[in-house]
Amino acid sequence: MNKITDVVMKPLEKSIYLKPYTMHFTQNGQKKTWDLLGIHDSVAIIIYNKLRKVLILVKQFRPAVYLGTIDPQDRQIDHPIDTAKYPPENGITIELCAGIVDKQLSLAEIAREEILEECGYDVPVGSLELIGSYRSGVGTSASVQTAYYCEVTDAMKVTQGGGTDDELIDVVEMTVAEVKDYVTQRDVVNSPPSFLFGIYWFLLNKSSKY
Ligand SMILES: Nc1nc(=O)c2ncn([C@@H]3O[C@H](COP(=O)(O)OP(=O)(O)O[C@H]4O[C@H](CO)[C@@H](O)[C@H](O)[C@H]4O)[C@@H](O)[C@H]3O)c2[nH]1
Ligand SMILES: [Mg+2]
Repeated sequence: MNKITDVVMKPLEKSIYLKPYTMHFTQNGQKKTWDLLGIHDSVAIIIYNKLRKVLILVKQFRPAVYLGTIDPQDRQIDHPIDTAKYPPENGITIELCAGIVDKQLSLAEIAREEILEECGYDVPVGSLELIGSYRSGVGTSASVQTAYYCEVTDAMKVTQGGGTDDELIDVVEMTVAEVKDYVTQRDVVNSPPSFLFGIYWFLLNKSSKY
């Protein structure tokens, strides 16, 4: 997919993607603090190719997932990460097509763009079915994700997908049986809860119809 080398952790200096804060508040008269991150809201799309009966998913290297595979004592600042001990492939996830809300467009328009950029399908915005919105994290980050469902056909496939600019995304197709096996495996599922939510939503609401 892509070869990851020369990994080293540095302190966060300035970011347009995350804003770290400490919230100070008083709860029942007791002063408290909570450390947290402000992050962008996002959209995620369950894409189903109804012609070939496959879910259209994305695979990519996620630095945060990779960090999670590394023992805390081996994550020290400025100490190179031993990629022989910690294979970077363990940071590769399978996810729903998704993207951050960083443009002045409707959520459905942003979802339409992500489907095109990441998966290569050009879909009419009206074909997106709104599923709902939920908190994407509650402990350390504050953002809302809105999920959509979208059916596609091969006629809508206009590019290979793969993301924009520096993104390196592989499009993967899974049958309903394959995705069922994947989400029920005993090993850690290398996917976020939003993916599990979307797949179970699909299995509950859509898969019996095909
Ligand atoms: N975070 C970050 N740090 C950088 O240094 C950094 N440097 C560049 N970028 C750019 O940010 C964009 C992020 O890509 P997307 O818009 O496709 O959003 P996703 O990463 O897919 O995230 C969504 O989907 C996930 C799965 O459901 C959810 O967990 C997230 O909450 C949800 O937002 C890309 O253009 C990437 O090049 C960074 N992004
Ligand atoms: Mg994305």
